[in-house]
Amino acid sequence: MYLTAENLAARRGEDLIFVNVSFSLGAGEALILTGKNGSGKSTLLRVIAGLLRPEKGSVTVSDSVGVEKRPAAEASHYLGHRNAMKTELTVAENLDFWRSFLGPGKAAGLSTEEAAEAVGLPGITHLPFGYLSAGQQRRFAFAKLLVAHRPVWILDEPTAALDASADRLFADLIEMHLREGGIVVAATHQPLGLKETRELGMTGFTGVEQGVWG
Ligand SMILES: Nc1ncnc2c1ncn2[C@@H]1O[C@H](COP(=O)(O)OP(=O)(O)OP(=O)(O)O)[C@@H](O)[C@H]1O
Repeated sequence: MYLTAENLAARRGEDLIFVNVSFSLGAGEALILTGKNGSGKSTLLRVIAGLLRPEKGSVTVSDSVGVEKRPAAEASHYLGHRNAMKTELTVAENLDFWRSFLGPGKAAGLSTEEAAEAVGLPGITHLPFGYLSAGQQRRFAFAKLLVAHRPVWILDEPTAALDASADRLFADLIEMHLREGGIVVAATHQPLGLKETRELGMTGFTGVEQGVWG
């Protein structure tokens, strides 16, 4: 599996936030986006996830180099700043929704209880999502990635609102995904503690003005 971005450019409002962003990641590789607030990390992740149309360029996945390419969004999980869970539904109902929305016909993911155990919160999936603490909610938002298998994980500040043990747990789950041939693109201010990663420093639209990207 390859994730390939070619000459991506994206605009927010009037401004070009980045231009000429290209990279290629193979199975087991992780790319970490760094840069100050507003430098375009979330914008790039949303473009990769298919949630924002690029101004230019493309981002695709393929099984090997030169074979048929598909939009990256079809092979991707996206964990954004928000948890994307309905507060009035139970954790199990939320995860069932995501399993059927993201997973039909693809390789199976974990059961709801297995996923809850993997994020360190067994036995409480019958509770409404809105009853949980901020950290518990974030852990279950991460569990969405486990109930349906998708090879590309796009993570925007995945460890926001987490304690140190959850930081370690998320890093372990990400490492496991990479060992199994997955691909990760993540924006983070806190180091995720991953062993081998590549880094892309975002500069925001001043970078475009100054020709850093071009
Ligand atoms: N919906 C929008 N409309 C107009 N401008 C936007 C919109 N969303 C973001 N921007 C602008 O785009 C730029 C990049 O924002 P982005 O959220 O990608 O940055 P970031 O690097 O992820 O920041 P942070 O570290 O604060 O999460 C910022 O200048 C921001 O103000």
